[in-house]
This record gives sequence, C-alpha cells and structure tokens, in this order.
Amino acid sequence: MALTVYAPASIGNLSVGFDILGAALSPVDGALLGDSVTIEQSEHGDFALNCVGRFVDKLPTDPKQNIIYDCYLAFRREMAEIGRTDEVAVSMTLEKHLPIGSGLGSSASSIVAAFYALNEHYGRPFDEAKLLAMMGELEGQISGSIHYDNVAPCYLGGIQLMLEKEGRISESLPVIDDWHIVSTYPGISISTAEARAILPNHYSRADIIDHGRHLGTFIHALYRGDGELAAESIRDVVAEPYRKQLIPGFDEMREQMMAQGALAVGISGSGPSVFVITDSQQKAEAMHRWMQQHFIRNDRGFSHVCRIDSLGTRVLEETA
Ligand SMILES: Nc1ncnc2c1ncn2[C@@H]1O[C@H](COP(=O)(O)OP(=O)(O)O)[C@@H](O)[C@H]1O
Ligand SMILES: N[C@@H](CCOP(=O)(O)O)C(=O)O
Repeated sequence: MALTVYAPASIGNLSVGFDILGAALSPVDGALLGDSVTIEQSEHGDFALNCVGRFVDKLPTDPKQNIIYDCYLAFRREMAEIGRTDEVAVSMTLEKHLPIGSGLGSSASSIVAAFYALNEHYGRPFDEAKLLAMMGELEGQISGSIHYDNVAPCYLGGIQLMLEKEGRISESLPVIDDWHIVSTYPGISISTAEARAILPNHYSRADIIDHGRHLGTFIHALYRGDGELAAESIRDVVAEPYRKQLIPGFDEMREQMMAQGALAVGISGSGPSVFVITDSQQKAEAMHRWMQQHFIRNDRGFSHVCRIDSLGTRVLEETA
C-alpha cells in the first residue's frame, strides 16, 4: 500500500505575531502549493528516500542529509519509547514544490508531510499534540530554535496562534471570509537561520508596547469579524524593519500594493516571499500581475492568489 500526503505552504509570523502566528495557504486556481510525501513499505528492508519535483535541485544530494530522514529517525525513536521496535523500514518519495529559503515554510512542509505520512503508515501511534511537538522539534533543528508558526498551520490549516502550553501548542483563530492573499516568491533565497541571526536581541519599551497593541487588536478584530481592523493592525515592529533590506524592491512593492488597495502587506516568514491581503479576488489578480512583472527576479520565482487553507495536511492518494 502506498499513501501520498500533501502539506500546504504557510506564512510564518503574519507580520504581527513573530513566531506565534501563522497561516496556511491554498491557491484559488486549485494548484498545490506545498510538498508531498509518498510512503510505502521498503522492499529491501532499509530506509530509502527519493526526491523529485521543481525545487529538488537545492536539496542536499545525500538523502541522509534530508530533513525527511531525521523525521524518520525521530519517529522510530518515539515508537521505540512506546514499545514498538519490530516495525519494518519504509521507502519515501518527497515531491519538493516549495523552494528552500523562500519564506513559505518549505522545511516545515517537508517535515509535516513526512510525520503525517509516517503516522498514517504505522497505524496512527501518535495523537495530534504529540505529532505537532515532534514537528516543532525538527523545525527547530533546522532554524536554530523551536518555532511552530509554520508547522502548526501547515499541519492543522487555518490561522494558528501558538499557545505553547502542555498539550495545547496551537489553536485556530477565526478567518475573515473575503480575504484574498497574494503570495509572491521573488526567486532568491534567504536562510531562516541567518534571517533570525540579524534580529536585535533587545527591543525598546516603545516597540514592546506597539507589538502588544497590534497583536491584541489583530486577535480582537478576528473574533469581531472586522477584517479591516484586523488587516490594519498587521504591523511588524520585530522583524520587517531589519529584514526588509534583504529583499530587493520591498519598499517600492509595499507602496504599489497600498496604492492598489491592499489592506496589509508583509514579509512571509523570514522572506524573501511577501504576502498582500486584499478584500476581493479582482484586486488580488491585479496585484498578482504587478508582482509577476515587477517583483519576481528570475525564473525560479512565482506568485499565487490564495485563500487561507482550512484543511491543512491531508492524504491525496492511497493505492493498494
Ligand atoms: N526536505 C527539505 N526541505 C527543505 N529544506 C531541507 C530539507 N532537507 C534538508 N533541508 C535543509 O534545511 C535548510 C532549510 O533552510 P531554511 O532557510 O530553514 O528554509 P525554509 O525557510 O524555506 O524552511 C536548508 O539548509 C536545506 O538544505
Ligand atoms: N517565525 C519564523 C518563520 C520562518 O519562516 P520560513 O518560512 O522563512 O522558514 C521567522 O520569522 O524566523
């Protein structure tokens, strides 16, 4: 039996909640914007990994350097903890659709698809909370510190707020129905670990107050269903002022998008992808065209008009 699992792209931070807010994305044209992992029993008794897809070229060539292998080892360790030591190895195929260092939760997408597929294959030994904890740990290995703002929305869908309490790592927030989100990857790469390293270790009292006010207003507005207030409070005092210089043309892009009626503009995760929130598909399509003409730097870049993905990670195909 082979099983294919798809894990959607995500926007970490959503600008207003550094490391504690994230949203899953789903292109309106039905395209799959996320990695997928196929799993089946290994024929030779050893773990095997095959990598394919548009963005496979920047992955480590040694499969044992791929984060999928670390997921497999971590999963097997956890199974041994619960007394399951006799299980046979698996063969996995990663379809890499999200570029590395894009700000679209590329490593999270691989990690979440891998853990979800492993859990299904081995008969669901772990519950949602345990799986999410394992996913966060692996994401932390890559970026230097545990943050759930990509793995949680990628796994669970929607807009997720990180509570990081025992057994309640993340909870869903309400979604504004008419939001259309333009998600654009300009084609260059930024390492998450490096983009974290350039941030200050300390922030001023004024920044802390602004951050708390914007985040509080955002969550309040979502619960009130007030999309305009929610989008207006998407302001980033923690990362954007320091990271935007890594993204060529960011200020001009922001100006253009606001002039075209954007409700909010921000850096997606650690960049260089950006997201633009607007209240109609028509405006989003016009912004998407502008992005294609002016913001994308090379043929690796792409842009999509998206909605918030409510499904999260799911099984795409199961064959006997
Ligand atoms: N399956 C995988 N998907 C993404 N990155 C991987 C994978 N396996 C190993 N890596 C490594 O993890 C790092 C991911 O970089 P990072 O900047 O965190 O990307 P992103 O922000 O897109 O998740 C890279 O060094 C990459 O080579
Ligand atoms: N909160 C993290 C999010 C990183 O997202 P990625 O998609 O760039 O990996 C951060 O901002 O560092």
